Amino acid sequence: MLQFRDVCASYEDSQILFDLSFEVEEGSVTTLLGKNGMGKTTTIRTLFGLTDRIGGDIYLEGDRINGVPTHEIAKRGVALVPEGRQVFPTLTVMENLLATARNGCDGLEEVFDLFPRLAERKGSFGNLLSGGEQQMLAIGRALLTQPRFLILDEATEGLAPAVRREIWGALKRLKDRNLTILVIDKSLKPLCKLGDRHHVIRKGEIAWTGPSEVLADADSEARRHLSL
Ligand SMILES: Nc1ncnc2c1ncn2[C@@H]1O[C@H](COP(=O)(O)OP(=O)(O)OP(=O)(O)O)[C@@H](O)[C@H]1O
Repeated sequence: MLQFRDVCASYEDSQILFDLSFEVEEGSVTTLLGKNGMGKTTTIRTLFGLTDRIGGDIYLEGDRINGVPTHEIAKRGVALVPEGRQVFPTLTVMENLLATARNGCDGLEEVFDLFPRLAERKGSFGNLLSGGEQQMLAIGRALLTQPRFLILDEATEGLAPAVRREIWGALKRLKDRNLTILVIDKSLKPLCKLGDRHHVIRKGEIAWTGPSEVLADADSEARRHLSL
């Protein structure tokens, strides 16, 4: 689905990604891990053309997408649930959902089935929702674009354990429907259960790549890079 090959990226004079290479296989759940400030969000921004790529290539379903504008990447079926949720505060849940929907109400029942709480609160304004409800709404909005590839940046950060479990459960159901998913998160336990392949970023480079069985081992090299 996605391939980064030796990608370098910078914010003005400051280079953040250094020859970063990794892949996301179609139908898999892949994770990007790493301590704060290591370049995970920058990697996603570079995919969407929001940070300057100064070297290397990015491929989406085999097509090189260097320089392809953000809206075109979205049109090709890549949906992002950004860090910080970014729901519209003065729109209702329903209006928030329909604001990004690709085909009107198509997929709405699926979103409500995944997150029944959103159906209960469909008339509530974005700014009156709890953090967990906002996160569900952000995921719901992304799903209504009918993506083939869903990317979540810190989707469970700051949420209560029960809400986190609900979000992990929803992602598992989406995985079972064969959606390709890339997750940035710090919750190793659920990631080991859900993820197929994991990449640890350290100072803008891939420091470790491996499967869940190895990441789950507290003595693994991956854990040393994460200092957990
Ligand atoms: N707009 C920007 N201008 C300049 N430097 C930036 C900008 N955004 C991020 N950086 C720097 O780029 C580096 C990587 O940041 P990035 O947000 O990609 O890290 P991250 O791994 O996603 O971390 P976090 O878990 O804290 O979100 C950091 O050193 C950060 O200070």
